[in-house]
Amino acid sequence: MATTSPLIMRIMALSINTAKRAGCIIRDVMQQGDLGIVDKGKNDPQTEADRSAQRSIIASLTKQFPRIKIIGEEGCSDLNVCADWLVEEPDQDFLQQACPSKWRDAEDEDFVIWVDPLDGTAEYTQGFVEHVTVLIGIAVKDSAVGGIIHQPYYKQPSGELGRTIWGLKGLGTGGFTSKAAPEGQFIITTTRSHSNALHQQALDAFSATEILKVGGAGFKVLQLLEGKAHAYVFATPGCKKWDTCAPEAVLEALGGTLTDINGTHYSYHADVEHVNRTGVLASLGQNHTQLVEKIPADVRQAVSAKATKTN
Ligand SMILES: Nc1ncnc2c1ncn2[C@@H]1O[C@H](COP(=O)(O)O)[C@@H](O)[C@H]1OP(=O)(O)O
Ligand SMILES: [Mg+2]
Ligand SMILES: [Mg+2]
Ligand SMILES: [Mg+2]
Repeated sequence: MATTSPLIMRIMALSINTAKRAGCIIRDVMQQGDLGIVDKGKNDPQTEADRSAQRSIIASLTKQFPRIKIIGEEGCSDLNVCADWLVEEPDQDFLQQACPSKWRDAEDEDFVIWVDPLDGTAEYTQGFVEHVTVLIGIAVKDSAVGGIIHQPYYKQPSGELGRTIWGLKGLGTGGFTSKAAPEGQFIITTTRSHSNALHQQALDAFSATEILKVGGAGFKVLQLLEGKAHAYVFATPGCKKWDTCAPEAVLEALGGTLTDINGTHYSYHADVEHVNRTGVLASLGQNHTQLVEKIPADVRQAVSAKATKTN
């Protein structure tokens, strides 16, 4: 690997290829047919694909960046992986990009890498595979700065499966074509598997013209990036830092905003509580503050009060 590129560029470039490799593992497990489902909690499944994809990602990133803190959804992983799962080549196209000056001097101890090896696990087990993404988020000093969103089941025009989207604040995004959401409508994208009465009250407050219920934080942010929705609303705890770090960075690299339902950005330092207690509100091309204000204050207070520490 070219050691001349700034550290953040090398992390992003290797993360792009590790996310792709994880996508292959996710497809392989599905094809082999035994998902090895374990229930981690209510509506919280884990499969062999989550476990194996995480091992591949964390082993690959740890080998190249042994001093960087990496936090994965599936806990401590066995890093003894077969050579086939170990990704050593960075994405060369990404390395050709110029590093934004703001991140050029960031060092090992400034980074936390948040890994969601398979976002949308419930949907994966139910056959809604197009909702599945691999998320690798790169935080610098507390903030979500870079992200990779890989879709293992995206069908390219060539017929090839898989698409990898990246975003780095100050540089921009790659891997897809952004589109503005339709004018004269207000389309919300939201959960299909983790709703409750309070969340429904928040949704109702928007008087949306359409509500899309899909799985995964990564897939919902993709719907914003591709102009299929105007806002992503999730007014309940449940999402974690590995769900939002990469999507937040990609969305904000394109000029959008991802916060909690009070309009406050989450922190992504190594010791932060994993659960995003006060939900998610994300938008692109909207007045984000006005969207926050649409959610009744009593609903926002109730969500905040209900949230319990579940790290
Ligand atoms: N109550 C919850 N328990 C566990 N994970 C949750 C919960 N709510 C949300 N998530 C995580 O956030 C993602 C987005 O949520 P939703 O699809 O409901 O909007 C889910 O796919 C899941 O990530 P994962 O699939 O990686 O476990
Ligand atoms: Mg999970
Ligand atoms: Mg997730
Ligand atoms: Mg996951």
